[in-house]
Amino acid sequence: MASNGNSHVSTKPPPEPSPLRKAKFFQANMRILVTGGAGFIGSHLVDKLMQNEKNEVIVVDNYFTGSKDNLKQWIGHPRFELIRHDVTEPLLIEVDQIYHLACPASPIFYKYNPVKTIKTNVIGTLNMLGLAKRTGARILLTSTSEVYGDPLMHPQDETYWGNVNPIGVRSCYDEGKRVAETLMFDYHRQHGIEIRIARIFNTYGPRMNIDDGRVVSNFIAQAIRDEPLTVQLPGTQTRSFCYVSDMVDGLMRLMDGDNTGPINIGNPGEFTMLELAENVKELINPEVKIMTVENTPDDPRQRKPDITKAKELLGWEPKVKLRDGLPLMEEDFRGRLGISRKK
Ligand SMILES: NC(=O)c1ccc[n+]([C@@H]2O[C@H](COP(=O)([O-])OP(=O)(O)OC[C@H]3O[C@@H](n4cnc5c(N)ncnc54)[C@H](O)[C@@H]3O)[C@@H](O)[C@H]2O)c1
Ligand SMILES: O=C(O)[C@H]1O[C@H](OP(=O)(O)OP(=O)(O)OC[C@H]2O[C@@H](n3ccc(=O)[nH]c3=O)[C@H](O)[C@@H]2O)[C@H](O)[C@@H](O)[C@@H]1O
Repeated sequence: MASNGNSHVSTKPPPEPSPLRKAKFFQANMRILVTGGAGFIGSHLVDKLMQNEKNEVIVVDNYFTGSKDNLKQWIGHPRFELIRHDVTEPLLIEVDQIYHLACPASPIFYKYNPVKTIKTNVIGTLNMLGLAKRTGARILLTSTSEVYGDPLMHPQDETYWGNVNPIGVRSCYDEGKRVAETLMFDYHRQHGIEIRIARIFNTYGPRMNIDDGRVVSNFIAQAIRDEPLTVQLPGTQTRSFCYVSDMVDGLMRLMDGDNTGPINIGNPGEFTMLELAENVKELINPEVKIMTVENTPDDPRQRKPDITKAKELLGWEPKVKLRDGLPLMEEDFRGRLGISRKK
C-alpha cells in the first residue's frame, strides 16, 4: 500500500479495477481522465499523456477558464475525447486513472464566484472520489501551496499545517483545497482508494490566459504591450516559479509512483515581485516602466517550496530556470497578441 511516510495508511484494500485489466488476451489501453484538461496545466498534461500510444485520454471541463483551443491538436484523435461537464455534477464513465485539476486557479477568477469555487473543490472532489471508488481508479488531486496560507515557516515543507484565514476572500480556494485534501485521505482510509496529492507552487508557461490576472502573465502581456508592469505593494512579497513542462513531469511521476503525498511540486528559485518585474523588463522590454499598485487582502508574503520529498521519493527536480522560461512564454504571448519584437 502506498504511503506518505507517516500514519495515513488505508485500512481497506483498494477497490477492484475493471475486469478488463485482468483479461488475458486483451491488451487494454490505460483510460485516463483529466478534469480541467482544457486549462493551462491540464492541456500540457494532456499533450504529454497523448504521446504514449497506450493511453486514451478523456478531458472533462466546463470552460470557465479553459478553452477548446488549448486542445485543438487532439480533437478528433481516436484516443482522445472531450466532454463539456461540470465536476460539481456526478460523472459516470469508466476510467483507470484520474488527474483531478478542475478548479479556477487565478485569484481574480476564483474570487469571481467564490461559492462556485468552493463547490468545485468540495463537491467536485467528492464526485471524482466517488468515480474513483466505483471504478477502482487511482486519483491525483492538484492541491496548492495556498494550503500553507501566509506561511510562518519558510521554506514550506509538507509537515507544515499552514496559516490560513478561514473567512477571507481567498478562503474559497485555499480552504476549499484543504477540504479536498481531507476528502482524499478520508476516502483512502475509509474506502482504500489509491490517492496522490500534489501541492503545486506557482506555475507559468505558454497557454496561460493573456488576461488571466496572475503575475507572470500580467507582466509579460504588459511588457509586450508597452504598458507599465503593475507590482502590487509592497513588492517584497516572494513567489517561486515553476515552468509548466517541469510541473507536468512531476505530476506524472507522482501519479505513477508509490507515494500518496502530499508532495510539494515547485521550483525553489525564490523572487520578490520587484525582482520578477526587473527580470521581465530586462528580458522582454528594457523601455517598460514599473509601477506599484494596491494589493489585495491576505496576499501571502513569502512562498518557497522545500522539495526534498519530491527529490527523494519521485527523483524529480525542476530543470527550467525562470530566465529560460520567460522567453518561451513571451514567444507564445507575442504570437497570440500579434505583436512581434521591436528590432
Ligand atoms: N498554475 C498554478 O500556479 C497552480 C498552482 C497551484 C495549484 N494549481 C492547481 O492546478 C490546477 C490547474 O490550474 P491551471 O493553472 O491550469 O488553471 P486553469 O484555470 O487554466 O485551469 C483550470 C481548468 O479547470 C476548469 N474548471 C474550473 N471549474 C470547473 C468545474 N466546476 N468543472 C469542470 N471544469 C472546471 C477550467 O475551465 C479550466 O480549464 C487547479 O486545480 C489549480 O488549483 C495551479
Ligand atoms: O501557487 C499557488 O499555490 C497558488 O499561486 C497563485 O496565487 P498567487 O501566488 O497569489 O498568484 P498571483 O496572482 O500570480 O500573485 C503572485 C504575487 O504577484 C503579485 N502581483 C500579481 C499581479 C500583478 O499584476 N502584480 C503583482 O505584483 C501578487 O500581489 C502576489 O504577491 C495561483 O494563482 C493559485 O492558483 C495557486 O494555487
